[in-house]
Amino acid sequence: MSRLRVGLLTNPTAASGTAHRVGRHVAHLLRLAGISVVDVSGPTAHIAHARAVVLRDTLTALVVVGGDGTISLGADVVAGTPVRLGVVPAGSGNDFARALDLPVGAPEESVRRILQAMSRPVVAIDAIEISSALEDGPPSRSLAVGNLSLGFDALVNARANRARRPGSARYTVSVVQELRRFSPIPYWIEVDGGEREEVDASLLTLCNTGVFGGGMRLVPDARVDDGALRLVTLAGLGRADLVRFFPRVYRGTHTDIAGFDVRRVREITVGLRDGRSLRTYADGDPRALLPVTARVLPGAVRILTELRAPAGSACP
Ligand SMILES: Nc1ncnc2c1ncn2[C@@H]1O[C@H](COP(=O)(O)OP(=O)(O)OP(=O)(O)O)[C@@H](O)[C@H]1O
Repeated sequence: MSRLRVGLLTNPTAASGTAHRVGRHVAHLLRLAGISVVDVSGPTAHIAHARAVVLRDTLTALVVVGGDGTISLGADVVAGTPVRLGVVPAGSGNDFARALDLPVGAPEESVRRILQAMSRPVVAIDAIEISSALEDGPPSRSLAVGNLSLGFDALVNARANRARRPGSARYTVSVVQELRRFSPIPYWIEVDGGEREEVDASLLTLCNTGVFGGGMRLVPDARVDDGALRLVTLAGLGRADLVRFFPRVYRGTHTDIAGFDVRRVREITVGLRDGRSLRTYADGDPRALLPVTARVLPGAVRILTELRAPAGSACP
């Protein structure tokens, strides 16, 4: 019988450089289990991605060690292929891990579950494909498995990435700082090929997992395997209401706030009506400038974990 062959992609910079050590440990654990491990990590994300793509057809699975950005990098490598994606969360925020109930800070348990899932039926999750909608701009396309931030949360993400504080604290502090100068953003949106709509929103986020910012559960009932995304709009709130809104998102008690709206969508195109330039963020990293088109890729990523059952499906 041929040995299973796994590509290992560690982001040495994740969680302020501590993921490097976790990656070495994971390689050791996989080899102990009789797996042939080929390290595709590199000095930059671009090089690691290219190495993984070159070897992709020879792999049974790609295991990524890092945070949300590294997971989306790995997802981009395997999307639409039979290669399965294993995740060892070793980032700062680990929102994807929170959303899928993956063990955090426990590489032995992560590897144990990955190996277990390899002998179980395929589990596939949806992904978000993001592309620039600028007609005369350079083509840009990227993939995310978490969420696409299109406004306030993108500004917060940019600020948090510049901050030195660790973990979710830097996101919370960035929310407060960004709120000081924030006013609602005038968007146009086209949803699933429909008419163009005008929306002035304090928050516009396209969610697959619905978890971001180090544990905010923006869409508590989001599913990653339902072939659809959730478009969250928050409109009509003043600055003081917004200050109260974000702590409630951590507690998950925000969904009944007037002005909070969640729509099930497959594809959106979003732009700004005031001509300013705004960079979107997905899975913690900068993506295309608005306007962008984002669509669901149903079941694009075969993930090495079990998913919780849909609400209401439990046996009585
Ligand atoms: N050598 C590298 N290999 C892979 N990714 C790299 C590398 N160097 C820099 N990066 C970049 O680091 C970014 C951030 O890493 P990642 O999201 O995994 O960690 P984090 O920011 O600590 O965690 P989280 O997103 O969960 O808060 C990645 O999206 C990737 O673009």
